[in-house]
Amino acid sequence: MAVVELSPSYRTQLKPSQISSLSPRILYHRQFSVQLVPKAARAGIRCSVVQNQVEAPVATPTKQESAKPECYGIFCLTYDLKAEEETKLWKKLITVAVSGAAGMISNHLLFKLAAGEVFGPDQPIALKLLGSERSFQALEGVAMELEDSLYPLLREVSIGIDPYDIFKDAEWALLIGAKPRGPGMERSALLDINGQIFAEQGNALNAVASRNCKVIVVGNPCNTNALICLKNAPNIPAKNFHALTRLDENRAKCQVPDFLNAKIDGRPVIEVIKDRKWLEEEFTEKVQKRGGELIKKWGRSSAASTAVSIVDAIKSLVTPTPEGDWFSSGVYTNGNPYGIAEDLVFSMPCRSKGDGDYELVKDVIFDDHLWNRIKKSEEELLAEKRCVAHLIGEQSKRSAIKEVGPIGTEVVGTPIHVQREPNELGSVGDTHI
Ligand SMILES: NC(=O)c1ccc[n+]([C@@H]2O[C@H](COP(=O)([O-])OP(=O)(O)OC[C@H]3O[C@@H](n4cnc5c(N)ncnc54)[C@H](O)[C@@H]3O)[C@@H](O)[C@H]2O)c1
Ligand SMILES: O=C(O)C[C@H](O)C(=O)O
Repeated sequence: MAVVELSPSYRTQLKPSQISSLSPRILYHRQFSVQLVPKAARAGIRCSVVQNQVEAPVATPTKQESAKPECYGIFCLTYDLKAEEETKLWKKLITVAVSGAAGMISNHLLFKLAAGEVFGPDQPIALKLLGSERSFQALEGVAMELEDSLYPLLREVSIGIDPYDIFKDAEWALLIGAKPRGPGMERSALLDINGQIFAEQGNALNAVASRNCKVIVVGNPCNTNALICLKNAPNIPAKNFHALTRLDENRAKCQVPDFLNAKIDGRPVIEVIKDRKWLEEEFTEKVQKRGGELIKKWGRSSAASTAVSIVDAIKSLVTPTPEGDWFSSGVYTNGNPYGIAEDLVFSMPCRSKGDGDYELVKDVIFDDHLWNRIKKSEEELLAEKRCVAHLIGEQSKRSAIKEVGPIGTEVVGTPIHVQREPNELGSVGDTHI
């Protein structure tokens, strides 16, 4: 016999159709001969499940229950999986917050997260989904689809529109929720619209997320949004913030990898592909313009391949990087070996031991051509930074000027208010930089 406990508030919403909808999930666990025992702390309503039937619940509400934020639908049922050898080997539950959870990218990503494709087949996961007021119904739809997918590793789902609720204790925060650009727009044009979101969410992470939360900013322009976010979250190490630049690495690899450093059959690419003009001009431009080209075709920005690149970006941090390899991530430039301006979020070659942290790879080679392009990106990001001075300056808790000493002890920098020049941005324009 399997025993599950339902929370009181779930019971009050319980309709016959919902009761029957419990069966598949319960059955699923039974298939694995898992003894379903109520999660100890959630003493609420107890019901017995015999041969696929749910008996009438009996309420035993507790104080503790009423203090807990409610999770979504069937995810109110949480089980201790005691009997199954396989599940005994599962790791401790991790909490992953995703903003923009009702959007296009999330629609691909969430199902990969829940399936164990990102954190592994032994990693149970709690998903906390942040939407906007406008997208709340759609968010409920997403949660329903997650229910219907019967992912065994997906232990909890909560939905909401308040980042202070949703980011609570998050160990990973995937910040996707932001406006995408439309045809003909530059990413930097989104800064006015999206920048504020990342200041608010940085504040919320600072207040309630795990102190070692890893944050991946996807919403564009992702580098500067990540900078805004980290400046507003001084209680979380700046090193934990990433801007998703992995999509461009993947796009480059699907054309040809970094042609100065990569090898084909053990030989440097430039020895194999002699057409230097193609490498320098067409290849780079192809990667650079790929996002815009896709928007023209689809009428919306890339979603599935972005979700894949988020998966890759996380996996690169939670699995050891193979010998001699590296991955790209937009990280905080604090003592970088390449002479890029400090206090930016800039894409860097990184390696990880698989512990969620990374170190910079110091010996990647550049030629003049690449160096000039890197410098252009740096100029663009410096210009973007000036435009968001009001979001990272006086009001921010992490100083733009002094980034030394223990976290939380920095001196707050003098605010700089710079008017945005109409043509200041967009010289290189299109790549995640
Ligand atoms: N870095 C990259 O490689 C990359 C690639 C593709 C897209 N993007 C960017 O990702 C962002 C999202 O793209 P999408 O295609 O999923 O867009 P989308 O419009 O489909 O979804 C965005 C969702 O975010 C929600 N949202 C808006 N403001 C929010 C807030 N403050 N809190 C929580 N949710 C909020 C919206 O309601 C919407 O549901 C865009 O800014 C896009 O430019 C980045
Ligand atoms: O190009 C965009 O605006 C979306 C995304 O950054 C992409 O590169 O596809």
